[in-house]
Amino acid sequence: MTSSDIPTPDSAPTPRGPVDSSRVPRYAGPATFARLPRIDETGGRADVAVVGVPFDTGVSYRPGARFGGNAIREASRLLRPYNPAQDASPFALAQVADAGDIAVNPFDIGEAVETVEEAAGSLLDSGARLMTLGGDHTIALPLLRAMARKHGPVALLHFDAHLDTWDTYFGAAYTHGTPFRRAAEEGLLDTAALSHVGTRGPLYGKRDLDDDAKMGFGIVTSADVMRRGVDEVTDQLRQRIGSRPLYVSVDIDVLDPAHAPGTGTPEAGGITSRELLEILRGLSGCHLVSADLVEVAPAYDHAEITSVAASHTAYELTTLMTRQIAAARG
Ligand SMILES: N=C(N)NCCCC(=O)O
Ligand SMILES: [Zn+2]
Ligand SMILES: [Zn+2]
Repeated sequence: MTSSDIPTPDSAPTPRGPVDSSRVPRYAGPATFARLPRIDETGGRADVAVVGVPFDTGVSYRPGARFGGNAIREASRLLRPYNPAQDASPFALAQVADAGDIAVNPFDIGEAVETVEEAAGSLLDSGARLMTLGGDHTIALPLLRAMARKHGPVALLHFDAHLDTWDTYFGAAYTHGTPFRRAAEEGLLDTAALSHVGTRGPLYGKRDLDDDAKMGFGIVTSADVMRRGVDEVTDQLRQRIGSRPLYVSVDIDVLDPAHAPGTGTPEAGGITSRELLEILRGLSGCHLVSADLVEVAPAYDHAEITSVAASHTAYELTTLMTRQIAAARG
C-alpha cells in the first residue's frame, strides 16, 4: 500500500446502506444485521463490522447461545435507518457491514478462544470497530485481548446479571462465568474505569464481591438503577469512563426475564429494555471502540422478545460508534 492508498477523512466513500424495506419486504431474503450489506459486498470495507460468534461451549447451565447471532439478525429486519433517540442515521454516517460468523471449534474452548482473538484482531487491523453478536460470554476474553492489543488497556462497561469474574468452573479457566477475571489478570483492562451494571441474584459467597472489588470493578446493581434512575447512573458511569477507550459488553440477561426470557442463566429482578437502551444512549460522549452482545439463546425465547431487545441494543451501540466515526471525520 502506498501512502496515497491510505483513506483520508475526505475520501471515505458513501456508505452502502441497508435494503430499503419500503421496496423489498423486510421479511424477504436472507438475514444480515439490519438488512445491511455483507462485508464482501462492500469490497471488504467496514467502519463497523457486525460479526457473529456461534459458540456456547462455555456455558454453566442452559446451552443454545450458539444460535443467538442469527436470531438477532432475523429480529433486526424491523430496524429502520433513522434513530430518533440519537438523532442519527447510523448507516449513512459510516459503513456498517455484516461480516458473517467466525467459525469456531465447538469441541475445544481453548482453540475457539484463539480463533476469536485472531479473527477480531484482523477486523480491527482493517480499521473496523466491532459489534460482536454472541455466543456465550466466554468470547469477551478474546475480544478484550484483541482490543488491548490495539488500544492498550480499555475501560469496560459490563451489563449483566452476573459478575463473570469468577475464577474457574470444574477447573476450567475459560467459561462464560470467568472472562473478566482472566481479562483483569492479563492486564487487558483499565482498572480505573471498570463497571458492572444490572447485577443481582445469589452468589457463591461474599468473597465473590470482595474479589471483584479487588480487580477494580464498581457495581451499579439493577436495584440501584431502579432507585437512582437512569440519568444519575449514566452520569456517574460517564464520569468514570471519561475519554478512555471504552469497550461495552452486554449480556442480554442483564434484562429481567420478562424482557429477555431467551437466555441461559436468567435471574429475576432485572432492568427493563427501556432502561438499558437509555443508559446506552447516554454514552454518546464516550470513545466507544467496540462492543459485544452475548447470551441470547433463542430456544427459550417467545415471540422473539429477547432477540428484538438484542437487535435494538446492537442498533444503539452501532449508532454510538458511527456517530463518533463521522464526528472524527468532521
Ligand atoms: N455469563 C453468564 N450469563 N452467566 C454466568 C453464570 C455463571 C454461573 O453459572 O454461576
Ligand atoms: Zn449473565
Ligand atoms: Zn455474562
